[in-house]
Amino acid sequence: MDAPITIQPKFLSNKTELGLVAVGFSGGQCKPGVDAAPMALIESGLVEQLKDDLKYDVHYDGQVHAYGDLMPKTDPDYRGMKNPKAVCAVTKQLSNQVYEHAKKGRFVLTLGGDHSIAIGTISGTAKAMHERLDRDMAVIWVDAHADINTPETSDSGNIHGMPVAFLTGLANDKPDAPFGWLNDDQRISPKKLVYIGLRDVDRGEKKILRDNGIKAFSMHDIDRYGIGKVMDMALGWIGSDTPIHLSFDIDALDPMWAPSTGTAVRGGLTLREGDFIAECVHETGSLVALDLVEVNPSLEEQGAAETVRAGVSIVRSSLGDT
Ligand SMILES: NC(=[NH2+])NCCC[C@H](N)C(=O)O
Ligand SMILES: [Mn+2]
Ligand SMILES: [Mn+2]
Repeated sequence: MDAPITIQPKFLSNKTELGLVAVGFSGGQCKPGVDAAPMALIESGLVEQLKDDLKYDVHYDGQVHAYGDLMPKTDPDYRGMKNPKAVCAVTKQLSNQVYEHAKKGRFVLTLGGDHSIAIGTISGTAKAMHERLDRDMAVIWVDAHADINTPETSDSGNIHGMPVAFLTGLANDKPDAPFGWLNDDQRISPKKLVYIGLRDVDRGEKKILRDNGIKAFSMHDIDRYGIGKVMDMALGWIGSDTPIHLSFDIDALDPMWAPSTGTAVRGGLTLREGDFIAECVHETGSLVALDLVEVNPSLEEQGAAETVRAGVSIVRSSLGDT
């Protein structure tokens, strides 16, 4: 099939340039294995599919970055956070990698890794959108979890449960704020953030969502209105003249389709609903970046291949496959 990409992107330099960043990092949580996801996704043929089926010009350095040289010798807990120095160093570096692609007008695809890496990816695209277009960027966060704990509200201390709090500035209320490298032009507004798929939100997170008027569509909303109406409402909230970064946690899908992930929660999206979300965001022409995170091929012997396949499907749908 030729030229399957029919949507003209509004905020990219053209419709085929794609920067790929593979991030083999698992320090935002405690289970090993999520660092192997980029290789599993690539080995399943993802890059060839992007080039041959979807006709992208893929810019990829051929490496899964593990950032070994950035790993601190010791990394004691800080304000209850686990591995604070490692996550801080990796996300700072990743932010630059993503920014380098985005400032050239490329779509940026980042394969994680756990969800803490979104501190790097979203700050990188937000900075590029501010610079290139003088525009604030919206984020659609598809996840069973809100990942908006501050170090103080988190029960686990895992930073993959906190990225949104740092990206919106909600966790930077203290002078000794971690991720002090984040500048205003790398942050996003809580008003431009939309969640889809929530079903396991901590008590402190619920208060943060309420107090800041953050738009969220839970599984309850999806059951009530259907995914079609939810996407209309989500995209209506963002509007048509705002670049969108889609951050997709594979645990948004029900464990039936994506069992091999660190914090699986039952009652999630079907694979078709996940693909539909990705297709709808692609159709806006406003999508500038995608993260696919939390695939952990080592957790479930049987379910790993299926989870990788689901991840590939979400990426393809976000990039114009129909
Ligand atoms: N990216 C994820 N899978 N996050 C899960 C977070 C779980 C829990 N809310 C925590 O803060 O620890
Ligand atoms: Mn999650
Ligand atoms: Mn997440």
